[in-house]
Amino acid sequence: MSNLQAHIRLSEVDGAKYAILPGDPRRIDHIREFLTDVKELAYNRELRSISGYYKGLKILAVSTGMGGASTGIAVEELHNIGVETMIRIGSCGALDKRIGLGALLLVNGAVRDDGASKTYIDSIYPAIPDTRLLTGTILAAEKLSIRYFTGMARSHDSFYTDREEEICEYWAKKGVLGSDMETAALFTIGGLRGIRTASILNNVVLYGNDVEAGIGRYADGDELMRQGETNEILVALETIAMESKNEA
Ligand SMILES: O=P(O)(O)O[C@H]1O[C@H](CO)[C@@H](O)[C@H]1O
Ligand SMILES: O=c1cc[nH]c(=O)[nH]1
Repeated sequence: MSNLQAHIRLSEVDGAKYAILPGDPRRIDHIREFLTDVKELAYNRELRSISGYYKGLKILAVSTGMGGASTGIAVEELHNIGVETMIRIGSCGALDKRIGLGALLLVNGAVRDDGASKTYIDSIYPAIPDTRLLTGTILAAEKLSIRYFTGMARSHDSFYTDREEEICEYWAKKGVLGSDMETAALFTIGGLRGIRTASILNNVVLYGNDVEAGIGRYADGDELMRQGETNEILVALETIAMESKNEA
């Protein structure tokens, strides 16, 4: 019996166990440059998928769309078809002045300021990555000589309320390094379902700068942000390659 999934429109993809998860479906075109034998698999709503090989290892790339709700659906359905390891490669806005444009944040925990993760379980449950996979991202970044920060992210649902500046300042003061919308749901669902997760974020907004302007520049192809995107893809792929060797 086929276990074709309702939203991602995939069933077991030849035993692929590893997936990298951008938010934006367009980022799939960038990821495919680093894979061989690429196959376009499905494109339903914001959920676009390809498979390909990196260093001989089969990998899926599946876009999650924006926010915890959409990400939760993608993560659950990928888990249903046997994917055990998922690395988000997203963009974020910095909450710390040290973090430049295109710099990477390897997330070691997320503030659960989203709705989806709270629907699963009370917010005292921690949103944390798999320890070994996070360590893998650090080792991969070092191996590739890519500069990175490790620290917390805050995942949110709102963009245009009247309180965004105040909220960002609050979390910046608590030591959170960046804002995104999906990491908390990924980590929470991963923890509950036994999926190994990590999140790598490419900074597209300097702390204190206009968020919409930064995101607009990213969409227009800003060079530093594009380099950050290349770097996060390479770190994710290399992490998976190293991880599969450890498992062998
Ligand atoms: O670039 P992606 O991965 O979509 O991530 C970030 O960008 C979107 C907002 O611009 C949100 O999805 C946020 O988490
Ligand atoms: O504040 C921000 C900036 C970029 N991306 C986000 O999700 N949030």
